Amino acid sequence: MQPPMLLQIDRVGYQFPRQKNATLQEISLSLAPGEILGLLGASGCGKTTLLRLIAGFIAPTTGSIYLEAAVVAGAGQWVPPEARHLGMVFQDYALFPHLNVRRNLEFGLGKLSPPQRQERVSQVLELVRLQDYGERYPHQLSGGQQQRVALARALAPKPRLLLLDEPLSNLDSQVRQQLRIEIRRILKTTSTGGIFVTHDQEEAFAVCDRVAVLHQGQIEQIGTPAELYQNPSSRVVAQLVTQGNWLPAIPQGESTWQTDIGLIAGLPPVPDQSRPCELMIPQENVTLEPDDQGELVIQDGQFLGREYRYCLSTHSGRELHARVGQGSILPVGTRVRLQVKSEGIRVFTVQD
Ligand SMILES: Nc1ncnc2c1ncn2[C@@H]1O[C@H](COP(=O)(O)OP(=O)(O)OP(=O)(O)O)[C@@H](O)[C@H]1O
Repeated sequence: MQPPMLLQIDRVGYQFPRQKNATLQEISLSLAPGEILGLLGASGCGKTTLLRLIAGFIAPTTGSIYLEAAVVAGAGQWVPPEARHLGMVFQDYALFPHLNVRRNLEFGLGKLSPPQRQERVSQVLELVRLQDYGERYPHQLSGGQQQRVALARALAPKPRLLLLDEPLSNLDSQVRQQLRIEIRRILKTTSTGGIFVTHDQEEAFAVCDRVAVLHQGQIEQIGTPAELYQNPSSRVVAQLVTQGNWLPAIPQGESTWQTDIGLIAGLPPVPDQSRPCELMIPQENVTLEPDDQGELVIQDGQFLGREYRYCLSTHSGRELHARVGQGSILPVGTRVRLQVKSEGIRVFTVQD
């Protein structure tokens, strides 16, 4: 028999008291045991509210929430947060400043005997690679180390599901990149399910098995990172996950479009051509050839490690970005000719 879903959310809605509109509407999703789900969306779309509903800090206005097939909220039932066996990690670490690392970790382990507690603390310290830091106090640790302690503390009581609310937002970019890999490794090695809230698409894709894109309190699309990237179902999703170039386009027959950068052929036809359309062109679809007769000029270039990102400006003054993997670096001011690969370009009507 299949194990039950770790988490099931069934048509959940939430309305803050005295607010005119619901903050969340008709949210349905499920999480398999050990799965990591991202909640991705712009500020104010309802990510934290959804996490707080799962944690049990607030109760849904409509719909139900199940953990391992048992209802914890809705349908006349209510299980308080402390009885849900979930762990939480916040943006601001929330460690006790007057307790050293070991004592911070012991905090949620009151049910264990002192030797068991010590053993569990050593295990989680090893898990987050802080074996040698047990005696330090939070102020003696870097931000990244403090967040590792917060992670260890949340994992120490062996929760079935870990809720992470923008856990990397306070860290600088290099530490963020390291820690997001660590978070995934730790959740996977302990077979702990995770819900990871972020507004950073790259972070969501790096950490999560599937990602739910939230927009104005509803799920726009839910899928694996590859599904979202290759097949965004709406303009909102495409804008959030693809970092593509958006160009107004006029149809020229079935599958060819006139744009600021010339004709682009070989695209899927759009059912309703009477509405204004835009093409979403992934940055990696644009390649540049230096050409003295070229009509576009490189305005700026950023070296991103394995690739180079060029910024150009079209005739009508729109910015266009091209990510180029290899080859010689083109200086700012170089005239170029563009080549655009049609595969992966999507057509959206402007109202989508
Ligand atoms: N206590 C509250 N009372 C009334 N409205 C609230 C309250 N808390 C949040 N909201 C509103 O609910 C909406 C969703 O907020 P929420 O914090 O869930 O968004 P979020 O996606 O997590 O945003 P962010 O990325 O900025 O943290 C917002 O419009 C917010 O203003």
